[in-house]
Amino acid sequence: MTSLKQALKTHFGFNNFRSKLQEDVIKAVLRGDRDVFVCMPTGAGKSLCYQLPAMLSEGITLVISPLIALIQDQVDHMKELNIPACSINSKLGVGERRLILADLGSSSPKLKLLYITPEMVASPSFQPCLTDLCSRSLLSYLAVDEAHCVSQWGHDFRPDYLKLGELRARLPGVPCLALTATAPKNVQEDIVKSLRLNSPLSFVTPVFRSNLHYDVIFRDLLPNPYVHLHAFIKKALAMENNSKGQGCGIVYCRTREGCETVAYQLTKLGVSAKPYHAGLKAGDRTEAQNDWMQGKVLVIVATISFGMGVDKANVRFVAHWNLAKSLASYYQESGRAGRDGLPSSCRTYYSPKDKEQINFLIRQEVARRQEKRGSAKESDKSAITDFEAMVLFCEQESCRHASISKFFGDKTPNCAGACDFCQQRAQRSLRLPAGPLRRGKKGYGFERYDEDEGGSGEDDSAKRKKEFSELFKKQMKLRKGFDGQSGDFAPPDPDCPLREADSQKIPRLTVKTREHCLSRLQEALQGQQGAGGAFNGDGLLSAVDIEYEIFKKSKSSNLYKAAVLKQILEMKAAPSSEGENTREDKKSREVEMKLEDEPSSSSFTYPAELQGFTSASELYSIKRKRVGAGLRGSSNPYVTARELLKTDAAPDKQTESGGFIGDGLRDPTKGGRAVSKKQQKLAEAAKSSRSIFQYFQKKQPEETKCEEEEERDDSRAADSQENGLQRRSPSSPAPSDTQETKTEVIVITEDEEEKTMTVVQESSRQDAIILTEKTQPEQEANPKELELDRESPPPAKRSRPAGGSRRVTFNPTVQHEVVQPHSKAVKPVTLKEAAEVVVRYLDPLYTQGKFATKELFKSFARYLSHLLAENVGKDQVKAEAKRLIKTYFSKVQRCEDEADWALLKAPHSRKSTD
Ligand SMILES: Nc1ncnc2c1ncn2[C@@H]1O[C@H](COP(=O)(O)OP(=O)(O)OP(=O)(O)O)[C@@H](O)[C@H]1O
Ligand SMILES: [Zn+2]
Repeated sequence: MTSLKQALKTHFGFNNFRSKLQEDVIKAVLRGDRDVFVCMPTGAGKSLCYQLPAMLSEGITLVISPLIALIQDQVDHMKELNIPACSINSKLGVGERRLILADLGSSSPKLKLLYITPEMVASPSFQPCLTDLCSRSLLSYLAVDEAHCVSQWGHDFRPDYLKLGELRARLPGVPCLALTATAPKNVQEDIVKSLRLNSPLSFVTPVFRSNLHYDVIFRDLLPNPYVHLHAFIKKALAMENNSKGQGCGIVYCRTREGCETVAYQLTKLGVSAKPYHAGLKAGDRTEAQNDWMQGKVLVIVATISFGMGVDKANVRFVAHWNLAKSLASYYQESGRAGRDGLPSSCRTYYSPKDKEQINFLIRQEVARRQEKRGSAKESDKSAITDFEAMVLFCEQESCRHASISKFFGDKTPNCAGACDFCQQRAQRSLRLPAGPLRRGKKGYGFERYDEDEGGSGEDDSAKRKKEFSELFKKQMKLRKGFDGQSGDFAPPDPDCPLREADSQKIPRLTVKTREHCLSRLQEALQGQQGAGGAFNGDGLLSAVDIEYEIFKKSKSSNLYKAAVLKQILEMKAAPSSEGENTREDKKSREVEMKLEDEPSSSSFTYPAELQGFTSASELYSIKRKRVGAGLRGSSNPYVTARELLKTDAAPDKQTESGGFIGDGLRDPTKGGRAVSKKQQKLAEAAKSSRSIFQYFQKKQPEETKCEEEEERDDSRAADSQENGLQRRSPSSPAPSDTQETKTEVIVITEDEEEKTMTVVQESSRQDAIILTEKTQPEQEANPKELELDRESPPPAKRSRPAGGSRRVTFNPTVQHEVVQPHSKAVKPVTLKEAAEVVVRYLDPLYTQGKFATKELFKSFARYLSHLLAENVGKDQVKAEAKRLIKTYFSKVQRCEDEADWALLKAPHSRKSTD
């Protein structure tokens, strides 16, 4: 055994290096004559690249790491190995700090590894120590972990990392090692430049990990997304047939509420799951993490604040319930699966709604940054392009691994069926049962792929066939039942209502999927008819026609699904007859017309750029396209249901400017003439002088930041009471009583000119949309998020009154409640209305100090608003709010704890007080 291997064994207990590359890096670091840059996939064993050299060198290795939590994990791990390591950070006690400084000041310090955040290393208090160590030549290496944080092109830029360049300059004789898992070419260059690395030796491995199976599921098309997720988890953890299963998993959600709901639903379905997010008390979070680490809980449902530095080998799956904000972050997050090299699954539940929301938030953040800076920067665009790459990853019909590799500048890897696309392709060509996950050749999945360009999934060697393991065959069979994406073509039943039901024109589109889409279309149609909509005749027949039209026009399964989804959205947004329109309904259409400043077509369609199916590459040119004289824009590949059906609805009227305004969009008073956006905004502002949204609208811009960032900087978390309960898009008007909400979206066009658009969107759960907690905006990225957090998919009926059955989650300690739908006799109160009342009453109490914390005030208000919206009618809401608040504060001096909320009894139900 070489002495290096000996040391590896002695200090770390490993018999071998994890890879040749790991060994090479360590040797290069040990030589000490060059700076070293390492870009290796997550879990490839980068830490050892500085830990082992640290142990073998004189002096101390200074390790820069972005988060205290991350540092803590590493230090604990080192201590377990009896390696002298510690950290100086703001959370350190005075005594501990003194001990560390004493050791560092001694003639021969015992410490080998000193972990520190970039903030601390730049802080004045640390400078004397640093200067002292330098002057005595006691620093052996400078290691910069998560080095991509230094790049403004990167997905996780931290300004404090920029200061590391200066630090590097102060330590000329100390070799620097920069490590990252996620750095496309431009980020790599930026790292080298910013850290002032001196012609470093670069060790860059391809990002491809053959043991990870990637797939994407269109969440909106699922009959029950939670059941689908549950089935996926059972499969991934090999828990079918009631077996105990193995391993564990992570579900990433964008919002805290999302975490709560998904965890709750999974637990209800029989898989133990716990939420993890910054809204939980530190103790609860630690407990959740520990339970998960120890296998007491199988699934952790977390915001992105979870996972950095979590080194758990047997993570069998990572599911993204919401879209990640960039492909780089997605790679990193999903890369937490399969660190032991065993087959693991990475799934994204894609929803165009997510795309729309995140896109909006990213652009908002970019605009905010530019405003703050007073100028635009090239790197601003990277957030947008990285997100585009994420969207493309989901939408494009191509190898998922290839998408990732391309993004990071690698060659196309040999996926060999380790993604849904290649798997299905392989199945078709090989006529093999699905099930491609394979173990990496050397067991870890980090090996170099075959240097076979373009060889994604076409490897037909007999050996490869064998690698289609039994386990996954079984799993895929199970999956067939859910997403209908795999398996050989199953012929239609004799009574199948589909036209050309047995056609296999669209690859991988199953009869089952088509039937499901048909039923969704049918529901949407029925909803319209129920609301006196423009669709006559037999719903099934019409739906069959619509489905068939889409089927005929679609070239791929994804496009087919996308077109169906779009059709459904359109049908839900399409105007119902005048008689059915409420005042607000009409008003919102007027608003839409006015804001569009352009004639609309006969029924509402999203501007293509706000659709879920705009290809990412189109995003840069998202100027509104003019709709031609009476025809739908040629840019729109889809037709509306009305066009498809050629109903006898009254012909649309042409506007002065040549476009068409449909019935529902026609402004009866102004003949459809558009007013300016500005006027509209002014009118809105005047209308809502004491609107609850004033509480929501401040401090909007930081929405796309990650939770950790917030945790590092407490001052920012202490936002004012005003931005407490929820934030909406800056100008998004309050939802009306009808089922349409409008989202105004600022779109930055190529020439950086901002355009405002209004999207009218069906939202039968608008009540669930309103009260999203916005204290830490980056997770609660968009209030509409809560739409996802419903018990079951919404019925596609327009006529359903707002405020129907739903479950609202706040905190795991608070009882979930399923409330019956409102009785029809009573005019329901929307959540927004309830919240307005509640905040008005609670405001003075908050000022009087009746709430221990602002958080409590906000969650109390949220809770009470939901309670009211669920239980009382419009005419009772004020009285009930007053009564409940009064009763509560007669029992409680001051709101100190959410547990006290039990005292908030459900309000008098509408029926009983009628
Ligand atoms: N030579 C080795 N043999 C066996 N296990 C190893 C070896 N080197 C590292 N490991 C283990 O591999 C796991 C991943 O290592 P590490 O945390 O350093 O990965 P990483 O590349 O830093 O990942 P990330 O990018 O997520 O931080 C750890 O559990 C580590 O102990
Ligand atoms: Zn593939």
